[in-house]
Amino acid sequence: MTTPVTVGVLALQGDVREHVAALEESGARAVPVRRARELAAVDGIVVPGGESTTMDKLLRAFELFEPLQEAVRSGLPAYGSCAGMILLADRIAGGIEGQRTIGGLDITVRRNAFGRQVDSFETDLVVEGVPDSVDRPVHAVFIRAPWVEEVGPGTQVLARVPSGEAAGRIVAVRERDVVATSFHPEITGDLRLHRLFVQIVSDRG
Ligand SMILES: NC(=O)CC[C@H](N)C(=O)O
Repeated sequence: MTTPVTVGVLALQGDVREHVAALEESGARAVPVRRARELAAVDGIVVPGGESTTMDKLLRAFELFEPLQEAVRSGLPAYGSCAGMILLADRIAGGIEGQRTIGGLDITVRRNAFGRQVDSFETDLVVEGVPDSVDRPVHAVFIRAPWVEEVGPGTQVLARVPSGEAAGRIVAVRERDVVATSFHPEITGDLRLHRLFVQIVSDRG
């Protein structure tokens, strides 16, 4: 048997436990990351959903901002959901004054793009890289979610909202080994996106 990869979940704020559980079920060893030395020991990192402005502040307070930025720049595979997508974006629209991002994806992300909390919604998506998602779509839950307003030439669009007011909006992207989704697969029990990320991490090994 091959040794499972170790995937860290940034554990400063947000839905950490759900990601840890989904990663473990996807065959990885999942560990919470709060310190630079813990970050140094993982093969990939998940940045969970939560509140990107709070996570930005906590990253600085825990002296993790630069180490995480450096790690992702150096090629550490990363997956961000919702607030995590915001943190992995190179550019942000609708952020608060002084809000910074780790970056890693050549995209502009718009915070709270779909509207307010009450406007949170669910839809079924075809996601590139999830091979059977045409027949068995990914059920996507959006909670005060961002969307991707602009992608660079090297960024692959994995999913768009299929219909309704936000039809065509980009909600999942990949660039090299960095993946981000506007929605929260960690809370639906559908492991396919976590499996995709664990595969990306394993392939690098
Ligand atoms: N569910 C979420 O992660 C919401 C993200 C939040 N609106 C933010 O800007 O960080």
